[in-house]
Amino acid sequence: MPVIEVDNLCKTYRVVQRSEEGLLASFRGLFRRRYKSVQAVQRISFEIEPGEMVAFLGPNGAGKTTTLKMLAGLIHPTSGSAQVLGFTPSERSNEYRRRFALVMGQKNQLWWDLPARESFRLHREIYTIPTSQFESVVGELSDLLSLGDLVDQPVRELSLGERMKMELVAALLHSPRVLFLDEPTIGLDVVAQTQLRDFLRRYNRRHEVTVLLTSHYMKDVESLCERAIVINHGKIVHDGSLAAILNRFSQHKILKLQFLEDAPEEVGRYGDLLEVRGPVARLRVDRAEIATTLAAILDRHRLEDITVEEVPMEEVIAEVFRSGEFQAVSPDETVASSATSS
Ligand SMILES: Nc1ncnc2c1ncn2[C@@H]1O[C@H](COP(=O)(O)OP(=O)(O)OP(=O)(O)O)[C@@H](O)[C@H]1O
Repeated sequence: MPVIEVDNLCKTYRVVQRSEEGLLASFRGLFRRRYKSVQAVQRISFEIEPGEMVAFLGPNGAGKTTTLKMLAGLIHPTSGSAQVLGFTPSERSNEYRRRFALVMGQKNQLWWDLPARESFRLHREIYTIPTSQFESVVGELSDLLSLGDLVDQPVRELSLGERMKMELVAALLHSPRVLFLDEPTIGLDVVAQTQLRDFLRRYNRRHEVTVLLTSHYMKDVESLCERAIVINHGKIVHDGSLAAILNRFSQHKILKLQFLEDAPEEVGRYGDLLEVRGPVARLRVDRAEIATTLAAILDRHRLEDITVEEVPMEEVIAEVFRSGEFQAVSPDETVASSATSS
Protein backbone atom coordinates (compact mmCIF):
# COMPACT_ATOMS: atom_id res chain seq x y z
CA MET A 1 0.00 0.00 0.00
CA PRO A 2 1.59 3.32 -1.06
CA VAL A 3 2.57 5.85 1.61
CA ILE A 4 2.26 8.79 -0.77
CA GLU A 5 -0.51 8.90 -3.37
CA VAL A 6 -0.74 11.91 -5.65
CA ASP A 7 -3.53 12.06 -8.19
CA ASN A 8 -3.84 14.78 -10.83
CA LEU A 9 -2.48 17.35 -8.40
CA CYS A 10 -2.44 20.97 -9.62
CA LYS A 11 -1.30 24.26 -8.17
CA THR A 12 -1.92 27.57 -9.85
CA TYR A 13 -0.57 30.71 -8.23
CA ARG A 14 -2.28 34.03 -8.81
CA VAL A 15 0.32 36.75 -9.10
CA VAL A 16 0.01 40.48 -9.60
CA GLN A 17 0.95 41.42 -13.11
CA ARG A 18 3.29 44.35 -13.32
CA SER A 19 1.64 47.24 -15.05
CA GLU A 20 3.33 49.29 -17.74
CA GLU A 21 6.20 51.58 -16.84
CA GLY A 22 5.55 55.10 -15.65
CA LEU A 23 4.14 56.94 -12.68
CA LEU A 24 0.62 57.25 -14.03
CA ALA A 25 0.47 53.54 -14.85
CA SER A 26 1.73 52.67 -11.35
CA PHE A 27 -0.91 54.96 -9.84
CA ARG A 28 -3.61 53.33 -11.90
CA GLY A 29 -2.30 49.95 -10.86
CA LEU A 30 -2.98 50.83 -7.23
CA PHE A 31 -6.69 50.84 -7.94
CA ARG A 32 -6.99 48.26 -10.65
CA ARG A 33 -4.67 45.34 -10.13
CA ARG A 34 -4.16 42.84 -12.86
CA TYR A 35 -3.44 39.28 -12.08
CA LYS A 36 -1.98 36.43 -14.05
CA SER A 37 -1.92 32.72 -13.35
CA VAL A 38 1.25 30.70 -12.91
CA GLN A 39 0.60 26.99 -13.37
CA ALA A 40 3.32 25.71 -11.10
CA VAL A 41 2.11 22.10 -10.92
CA GLN A 42 -0.10 20.59 -13.62
CA ARG A 43 -1.94 17.33 -13.05
CA ILE A 44 0.87 15.27 -11.61
CA SER A 45 0.26 11.73 -10.39
CA PHE A 46 2.59 9.28 -8.65
CA GLU A 47 2.74 6.80 -5.78
CA ILE A 48 5.57 6.07 -3.36
CA GLU A 49 5.86 2.85 -1.38
CA PRO A 50 6.94 2.59 2.29
CA GLY A 51 10.69 2.99 2.81
CA GLU A 52 11.40 4.19 -0.74
CA MET A 53 13.87 7.04 -1.26
CA VAL A 54 12.80 8.85 -4.41
CA ALA A 55 14.58 11.73 -6.12
CA PHE A 56 12.39 14.56 -7.32
CA LEU A 57 14.32 16.30 -10.06
CA GLY A 58 13.85 19.13 -12.48
CA PRO A 59 15.26 22.47 -13.57
CA ASN A 60 14.73 25.68 -11.59
CA GLY A 61 11.09 26.68 -11.37
CA ALA A 62 9.86 23.22 -12.42
CA GLY A 63 7.44 22.88 -9.49
CA LYS A 64 9.39 20.70 -7.03
CA THR A 65 9.12 22.93 -3.95
CA THR A 66 5.47 23.67 -4.69
CA THR A 67 4.75 19.94 -4.74
CA LEU A 68 6.62 19.34 -1.48
CA LYS A 69 4.76 22.24 0.14
CA MET A 70 1.42 20.72 -0.91
CA LEU A 71 2.47 17.33 0.47
CA ALA A 72 3.48 19.00 3.73
CA GLY A 73 0.15 20.84 3.92
CA LEU A 74 1.75 24.29 3.76
CA ILE A 75 -0.26 25.25 0.70
CA HIS A 76 -3.57 24.05 -0.70
CA PRO A 77 -3.74 22.34 -4.08
CA THR A 78 -5.84 24.10 -6.71
CA SER A 79 -7.26 20.73 -7.75
CA GLY A 80 -6.49 17.04 -7.63
CA SER A 81 -5.66 15.09 -4.51
CA ALA A 82 -2.74 14.10 -2.34
CA GLN A 83 -2.73 11.50 0.42
CA VAL A 84 0.22 10.85 2.70
CA LEU A 85 -0.03 7.98 5.19
CA GLY A 86 -3.78 8.14 4.62
CA PHE A 87 -3.96 11.81 5.58
CA THR A 88 -4.96 14.73 3.38
CA PRO A 89 -2.08 17.16 4.02
CA SER A 90 -4.11 20.33 3.37
CA GLU A 91 -6.37 19.44 6.32
CA ARG A 92 -3.32 20.05 8.53
CA SER A 93 -4.35 17.65 11.23
CA ASN A 94 -2.14 17.46 14.29
CA GLU A 95 -1.91 13.75 13.84
CA TYR A 96 -0.44 14.17 10.36
CA ARG A 97 2.04 16.76 11.67
CA ARG A 98 3.44 14.13 13.99
CA ARG A 99 4.03 11.71 11.14
CA PHE A 100 6.07 13.68 8.62
CA ALA A 101 8.87 16.26 8.49
CA LEU A 102 9.87 18.82 5.88
CA VAL A 103 13.49 19.96 5.79
CA MET A 104 14.40 22.86 3.53
CA GLY A 105 18.11 23.44 3.06
CA GLN A 106 17.54 27.16 2.61
CA LYS A 107 15.38 27.68 5.70
CA ASN A 108 16.22 27.07 9.30
CA GLN A 109 13.98 26.46 12.24
CA LEU A 110 16.51 26.53 15.07
CA TRP A 111 17.01 29.47 17.39
CA TRP A 112 20.11 31.27 16.26
CA ASP A 113 21.38 32.44 19.65
CA LEU A 114 20.65 29.30 21.63
CA PRO A 115 22.27 25.88 21.62
CA ALA A 116 20.45 23.41 19.40
CA ARG A 117 19.59 21.35 22.48
CA GLU A 118 17.22 24.15 23.56
CA SER A 119 15.42 24.10 20.24
CA PHE A 120 15.19 20.33 20.50
CA ARG A 121 13.52 20.74 23.90
CA LEU A 122 10.97 23.11 22.37
CA HIS A 123 10.22 20.49 19.71
CA ARG A 124 9.80 17.91 22.45
CA GLU A 125 7.13 20.13 24.00
CA ILE A 126 5.41 20.88 20.69
CA TYR A 127 5.24 17.24 19.70
CA THR A 128 4.73 16.02 23.30
CA ILE A 129 7.49 13.48 22.93
CA PRO A 130 7.98 11.40 26.09
CA THR A 131 11.32 12.27 27.76
CA SER A 132 12.74 8.76 27.49
CA GLN A 133 11.97 8.63 23.75
CA PHE A 134 13.40 12.13 23.30
CA GLU A 135 16.66 11.23 25.06
CA SER A 136 17.06 8.03 23.13
CA VAL A 137 16.38 9.70 19.74
CA VAL A 138 18.78 12.59 20.48
CA GLY A 139 21.38 10.04 21.61
CA GLU A 140 20.98 7.93 18.49
CA LEU A 141 21.06 10.87 16.09
CA SER A 142 24.02 12.52 17.88
CA ASP A 143 25.82 9.26 17.49
CA LEU A 144 24.97 8.77 13.83
CA LEU A 145 25.93 12.37 13.03
CA SER A 146 28.95 12.54 15.40
CA LEU A 147 27.57 15.67 17.05
CA GLY A 148 29.48 15.45 20.34
CA ASP A 149 29.24 18.70 22.31
CA LEU A 150 28.06 20.73 19.34
CA VAL A 151 24.45 20.47 20.54
CA ASP A 152 25.42 22.70 23.48
CA GLN A 153 27.01 25.43 21.38
CA PRO A 154 24.95 28.40 20.15
CA VAL A 155 23.71 27.65 16.66
CA ARG A 156 25.23 30.85 15.26
CA GLU A 157 28.71 29.53 16.10
CA LEU A 158 28.25 26.35 14.06
CA SER A 159 29.42 25.78 10.51
CA LEU A 160 26.78 25.45 7.80
CA GLY A 161 27.26 21.68 7.73
CA GLU A 162 26.93 21.38 11.50
CA ARG A 163 23.81 23.55 11.43
CA MET A 164 22.26 21.35 8.80
CA LYS A 165 22.91 18.29 10.96
CA MET A 166 21.08 20.02 13.82
CA GLU A 167 18.20 20.88 11.50
CA LEU A 168 17.92 17.21 10.60
CA VAL A 169 17.94 16.16 14.24
CA ALA A 170 15.20 18.69 15.01
CA ALA A 171 13.16 17.35 12.09
CA LEU A 172 13.59 13.72 13.15
CA LEU A 173 12.93 14.10 16.89
CA HIS A 174 9.33 13.00 16.57
CA SER A 175 10.37 9.97 14.47
CA PRO A 176 8.43 10.90 11.31
CA ARG A 177 7.50 8.14 8.88
CA VAL A 178 7.80 10.41 5.85
CA LEU A 179 10.58 12.89 5.17
CA PHE A 180 10.43 15.61 2.54
CA LEU A 181 13.92 16.94 1.88
CA ASP A 182 14.27 20.07 -0.24
CA GLU A 183 17.92 20.64 -1.16
CA PRO A 184 19.26 19.39 2.19
CA THR A 185 22.91 19.65 1.13
CA ILE A 186 22.78 23.01 -0.63
CA GLY A 187 25.86 25.14 0.00
CA LEU A 188 27.62 22.48 2.07
CA ASP A 189 31.24 21.53 1.47
CA VAL A 190 32.01 18.12 0.03
CA VAL A 191 32.81 16.54 3.42
CA ALA A 192 29.56 17.74 5.02
CA GLN A 193 27.58 16.63 1.97
CA THR A 194 29.06 13.14 2.22
CA GLN A 195 28.34 12.94 5.96
CA LEU A 196 24.72 13.97 5.49
CA ARG A 197 24.25 11.50 2.67
CA ASP A 198 25.75 8.66 4.71
CA PHE A 199 23.52 9.60 7.59
CA LEU A 200 20.37 9.65 5.45
CA ARG A 201 21.22 6.28 3.95
CA ARG A 202 21.82 4.67 7.35
CA TYR A 203 18.79 6.33 8.90
CA ASN A 204 16.56 5.16 6.06
CA ARG A 205 17.88 1.62 6.35
CA ARG A 206 17.40 1.53 10.09
CA HIS A 207 13.97 3.18 10.29
CA GLU A 208 12.54 2.51 6.82
CA VAL A 209 11.37 6.09 6.59
CA THR A 210 9.93 7.11 3.20
CA VAL A 211 11.91 9.96 1.60
CA LEU A 212 11.17 12.35 -1.25
CA LEU A 213 14.30 14.33 -2.02
CA THR A 214 15.09 17.28 -4.25
CA SER A 215 18.71 18.13 -4.90
CA HIS A 216 20.80 19.74 -7.56
CA TYR A 217 23.74 17.56 -6.58
CA MET A 218 24.00 14.44 -8.64
CA LYS A 219 25.99 12.66 -5.94
CA ASP A 220 23.07 13.05 -3.50
CA VAL A 221 20.53 11.48 -5.74
CA GLU A 222 22.89 8.86 -7.15
CA SER A 223 23.94 7.60 -3.76
CA LEU A 224 20.50 7.68 -2.16
CA CYS A 225 17.83 7.00 -4.74
CA GLU A 226 17.08 4.28 -7.25
CA ARG A 227 14.00 5.96 -8.59
CA ALA A 228 13.63 9.46 -9.97
CA ILE A 229 10.57 11.48 -10.74
CA VAL A 230 11.50 14.23 -13.17
CA ILE A 231 9.29 17.30 -13.48
CA ASN A 232 9.48 20.09 -16.03
CA HIS A 233 7.13 23.08 -16.33
CA GLY A 234 4.93 21.49 -13.65
CA LYS A 235 4.49 18.18 -15.47
CA ILE A 236 6.03 14.81 -14.79
CA VAL A 237 8.17 13.78 -17.72
CA HIS A 238 9.84 10.68 -16.28
CA ASP A 239 9.07 8.35 -13.41
CA GLY A 240 11.34 5.35 -13.14
CA SER A 241 14.91 4.21 -12.83
CA LEU A 242 17.47 6.89 -12.02
CA ALA A 243 20.29 4.77 -13.41
CA ALA A 244 18.55 4.68 -16.77
CA ILE A 245 18.61 8.47 -16.94
CA LEU A 246 22.18 8.79 -15.74
CA ASN A 247 23.56 6.14 -18.05
CA ARG A 248 21.90 7.75 -20.97
CA PHE A 249 22.50 11.36 -20.22
CA SER A 250 25.55 11.50 -18.01
CA GLN A 251 28.09 9.96 -20.29
CA HIS A 252 30.77 12.47 -19.42
CA LYS A 253 32.96 13.47 -16.54
CA ILE A 254 34.74 16.74 -15.92
CA LEU A 255 38.55 16.63 -15.77
CA LYS A 256 40.14 19.46 -13.86
CA LEU A 257 43.84 19.74 -14.67
CA GLN A 258 46.30 21.97 -12.91
CA PHE A 259 49.51 22.30 -14.92
CA LEU A 260 52.83 23.43 -13.47
CA GLU A 261 52.79 26.40 -15.85
CA ASP A 262 50.02 27.99 -17.95
CA ALA A 263 47.77 25.37 -19.53
CA PRO A 264 49.18 24.41 -22.96
CA GLU A 265 47.33 25.68 -26.02
CA GLU A 266 46.58 22.23 -27.32
CA VAL A 267 44.76 21.20 -24.11
CA GLY A 268 41.46 21.35 -26.01
CA ARG A 269 42.40 18.30 -28.07
CA TYR A 270 41.93 16.06 -25.01
CA GLY A 271 38.20 16.79 -24.63
CA ASP A 272 35.59 19.59 -24.79
CA LEU A 273 37.34 22.58 -23.29
CA LEU A 274 35.05 24.22 -20.73
CA GLU A 275 37.39 26.75 -19.16
CA VAL A 276 41.04 27.81 -18.97
CA ARG A 277 42.36 30.04 -16.21
CA GLY A 278 46.13 30.32 -16.04
CA PRO A 279 47.47 26.87 -15.20
CA VAL A 280 43.97 25.37 -14.62
CA ALA A 281 41.87 23.85 -17.39
CA ARG A 282 38.50 22.07 -17.21
CA LEU A 283 37.55 19.55 -19.87
CA ARG A 284 34.48 17.43 -20.50
CA VAL A 285 35.58 13.91 -21.39
CA ASP A 286 33.65 10.78 -22.29
CA ARG A 287 33.42 8.49 -19.22
CA ALA A 288 34.84 5.55 -21.12
CA GLU A 289 37.88 7.56 -22.20
CA ILE A 290 38.96 9.06 -18.88
CA ALA A 291 41.86 6.63 -18.30
CA THR A 292 43.32 6.84 -21.79
CA THR A 293 42.92 10.64 -21.88
CA LEU A 294 44.72 11.02 -18.56
CA ALA A 295 47.50 8.70 -19.68
CA ALA A 296 47.95 10.76 -22.85
CA ILE A 297 48.06 14.03 -20.92
CA LEU A 298 50.52 12.71 -18.32
CA ASP A 299 52.70 11.39 -21.08
CA ARG A 300 53.23 14.87 -22.51
CA HIS A 301 52.72 17.34 -19.66
CA ARG A 302 53.72 17.88 -16.06
CA LEU A 303 50.76 18.37 -13.74
CA GLU A 304 50.42 19.74 -10.23
CA ASP A 305 46.98 18.25 -9.58
CA ILE A 306 44.14 16.35 -11.25
CA THR A 307 40.51 15.93 -10.19
CA VAL A 308 37.73 14.03 -11.90
CA GLU A 309 34.25 15.40 -11.20
CA GLU A 310 30.72 14.35 -12.09
CA VAL A 311 28.78 16.54 -14.50
CA PRO A 312 26.48 18.73 -12.33
CA MET A 313 22.90 17.47 -12.03
CA GLU A 314 21.56 20.60 -13.74
CA GLU A 315 23.56 19.77 -16.82
CA VAL A 316 22.36 16.18 -16.84
CA ILE A 317 18.77 17.33 -16.45
CA ALA A 318 19.27 20.01 -19.11
CA GLU A 319 20.61 17.28 -21.40
CA VAL A 320 17.53 15.15 -20.64
CA PHE A 321 15.31 17.99 -21.81
CA ARG A 322 17.50 18.95 -24.77
CA SER A 323 17.15 15.42 -26.05
CA GLY A 324 13.40 16.01 -26.46
CA GLU A 325 12.82 12.40 -25.43
CA PHE A 326 11.17 13.30 -22.14
CA GLN A 327 9.13 16.29 -23.28
CA ALA A 328 5.57 16.34 -22.09
CA VAL A 329 3.27 16.41 -25.05
CA SER A 330 0.06 17.75 -23.58
CA PRO A 331 -1.44 18.09 -20.12
CA ASP A 332 -3.07 14.69 -20.62
CA GLU A 333 0.04 13.00 -21.83
CA THR A 334 2.66 13.93 -19.34
CA VAL A 335 4.73 10.79 -18.83
CA ALA A 336 7.28 9.95 -21.47
CA SER A 337 6.76 6.80 -23.45
CA SER A 338 10.28 5.79 -22.45
CA ALA A 339 10.94 2.12 -21.83
CA THR A 340 12.64 3.14 -18.59
CA SER A 341 9.40 4.24 -17.00
CA SER A 342 8.20 1.96 -14.24
N1 LIG B 1 4.40 31.85 -3.78
C1 LIG B 1 4.44 31.91 -5.11
N2 LIG B 1 3.71 32.80 -5.78
C2 LIG B 1 3.72 32.85 -7.13
N3 LIG B 1 4.46 32.02 -7.92
C3 LIG B 1 5.22 31.11 -7.30
C4 LIG B 1 5.26 30.99 -5.87
N4 LIG B 1 6.11 29.98 -5.54
C5 LIG B 1 6.57 29.49 -6.71
N5 LIG B 1 6.06 30.16 -7.77
C6 LIG B 1 6.29 29.88 -9.19
O1 LIG B 1 5.90 28.56 -9.44
C7 LIG B 1 6.82 27.90 -10.31
C8 LIG B 1 7.40 26.66 -9.62
O2 LIG B 1 8.22 27.11 -8.53
P1 LIG B 1 8.90 26.07 -7.51
O3 LIG B 1 9.54 26.87 -6.43
O4 LIG B 1 7.92 25.05 -7.11
O5 LIG B 1 10.01 25.40 -8.44
P2 LIG B 1 11.25 24.48 -8.08
O6 LIG B 1 11.21 23.33 -9.04
O7 LIG B 1 11.24 24.14 -6.63
O8 LIG B 1 12.48 25.42 -8.42
P3 LIG B 1 13.96 25.56 -7.76
O9 LIG B 1 14.72 24.34 -8.19
O10 LIG B 1 14.47 26.81 -8.38
O11 LIG B 1 13.75 25.66 -6.28
C9 LIG B 1 7.84 28.96 -10.69
O12 LIG B 1 7.44 29.54 -11.89
C10 LIG B 1 7.76 29.96 -9.54
O13 LIG B 1 8.12 31.24 -9.99
